[in-house]
Amino acid sequence: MITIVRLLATLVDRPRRRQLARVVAMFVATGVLQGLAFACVVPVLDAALRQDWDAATTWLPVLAGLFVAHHVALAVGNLDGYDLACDLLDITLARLGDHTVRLPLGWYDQDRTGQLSRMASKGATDIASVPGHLLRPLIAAVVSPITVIVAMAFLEWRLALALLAGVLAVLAATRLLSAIVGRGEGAYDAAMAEGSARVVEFALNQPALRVFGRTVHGNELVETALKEQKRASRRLLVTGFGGLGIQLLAIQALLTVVIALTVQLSLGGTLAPATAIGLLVLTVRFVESLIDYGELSSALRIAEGSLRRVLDVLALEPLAEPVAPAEPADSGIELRDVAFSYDGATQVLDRVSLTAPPRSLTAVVGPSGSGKSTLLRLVARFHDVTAGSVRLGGVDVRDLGTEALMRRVSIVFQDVYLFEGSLRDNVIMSRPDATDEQLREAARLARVDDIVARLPHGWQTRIGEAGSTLSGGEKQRVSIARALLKDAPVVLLDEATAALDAENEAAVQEALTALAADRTVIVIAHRLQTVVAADQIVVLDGGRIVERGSHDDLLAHGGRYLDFWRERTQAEGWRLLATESRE
Ligand SMILES: Nc1ncnc2c1ncn2[C@@H]1O[C@H](COP(=O)(O)OP(=O)(O)OP(=O)(O)O)[C@@H](O)[C@H]1O
Repeated sequence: MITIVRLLATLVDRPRRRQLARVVAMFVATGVLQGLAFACVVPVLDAALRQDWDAATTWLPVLAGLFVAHHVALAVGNLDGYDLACDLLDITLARLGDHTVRLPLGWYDQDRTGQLSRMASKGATDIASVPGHLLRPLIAAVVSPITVIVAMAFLEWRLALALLAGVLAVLAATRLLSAIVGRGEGAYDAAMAEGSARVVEFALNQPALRVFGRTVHGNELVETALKEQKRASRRLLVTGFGGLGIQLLAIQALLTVVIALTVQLSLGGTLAPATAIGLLVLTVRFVESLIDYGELSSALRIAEGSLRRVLDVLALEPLAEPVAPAEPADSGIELRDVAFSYDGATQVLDRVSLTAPPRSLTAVVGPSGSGKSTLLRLVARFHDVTAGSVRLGGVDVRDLGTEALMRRVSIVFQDVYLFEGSLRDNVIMSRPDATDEQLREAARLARVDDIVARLPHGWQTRIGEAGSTLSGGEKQRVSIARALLKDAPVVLLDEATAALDAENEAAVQEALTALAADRTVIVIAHRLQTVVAADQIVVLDGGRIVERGSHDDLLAHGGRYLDFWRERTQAEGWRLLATESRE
């Protein structure tokens, strides 16, 4: 409990930290007052059973005072706690939002998106539940028994000692069980995350799974993940119930020992029967608090897990921003002895040096996994290089600042993301202040005007989740229109590998030619037209540049590029034949 309060304090600002301290103090006061009220029951009962009305009337106002003070402290603490809980919901979301926008873009992948959405929904609610629902009963469950023990020490020290030994044993058992059940909760959480990721993946990849007749295989993955989820939840239930059972058993044993001791003291004449009854009532209330503690500790562990996951994300190092961003001289790109590794062990790029002069077209080719996409991602600073530097207009991208870099770079990758919204919204997002004329011009150059003409409501047509109403080539054209409208001097482009129909192919080619004009373009090239038109071609293999030069030079050289060229011409020849035979 102390741990979660300490962790919460690191999540919030100074005024909220003070509010948290106030809430904890109020709940501690509530627990003490409750414990004292319980303890007062002993002399009241004792006096009542002995029919000593003078003594009873002395104690009754004390009991009433404690009762009122307890409820006032409870109301103040609860109000402050709820207020803090509402703020915590906002604070968790705001801090996650503020921090994740500063994390390297390379940090994001499908699993991260799933984790983030769980943190923002269930995680934030778990965290808010701590001051909202959990702290009060948990603090009461610890503080009021301690108060009872102290009070009882004045009344009957042997019983106080027995209760103290019992409470220490129950707390030790709870700690031990927390560790065991906590492991089960970790496994359950991982299984839940895996299950959700597989279901999302299965839904998103339906078209591919169906085309390749792999829906059964896809189902297997989902089913295995869901089965594991079920197994983990059953294991958690068994350990959870088992743990709670052991705790309850320990508490019952404590109750039995105290009852036996009280009866023995009473029979031995050390304890008046009236006091003995009072002490037993007190013990029962005491035990109830311990049961509450056992039941709530599981919810506390879950909240602590959620809080730790949020704090882990907040502890991730954001991209360092320069204090005084430098101004690039032009739109030339240079990689100087760049080395990069995703995991710190495997070198993905190794001493890559490359100069792309302003307004030139550089085509990057190479086998799958050779590091082409990584190279492009480093230029856009999705990650920082491990060694060497990436420069734009002579300035290291780390000295340029993310916003300034993003203003100068357009990215057209294969997996075009289209938002739920109108076609217009999807194009204009790259430059919200663009005029209608600029929008129409970008659309004309990217051949998006053809799409506008085809759609029932033109620009206002909603294009559905992830652009489901557009074809692959059309989505690429929308993405190119975005880049044209943004009008950034540098374009990073990953050409679509998927074969397009003849009409789309021509339209995409036209759009790309418009985009490349007057801009510095680095393109992962898959089309023959692109490599032929390139000012320089760079061949990557195993993270190193193995060949570079113009198309003619490289063909004459007869190395890797020649292999690439032969492969592509065969593939395109095959596509041409296939197109002809259909006609
Ligand atoms: N986010 C990542 N985390 C860890 N390793 C990665 C990540 N992305 C790529 N890699 C690894 O880095 C290497 C280079 O990958 P990259 O995607 O840059 O190659 P590529 O040439 O673009 O491949 P392809 O043509 O298949 O897209 C591969 O071994 C890949 O497995």
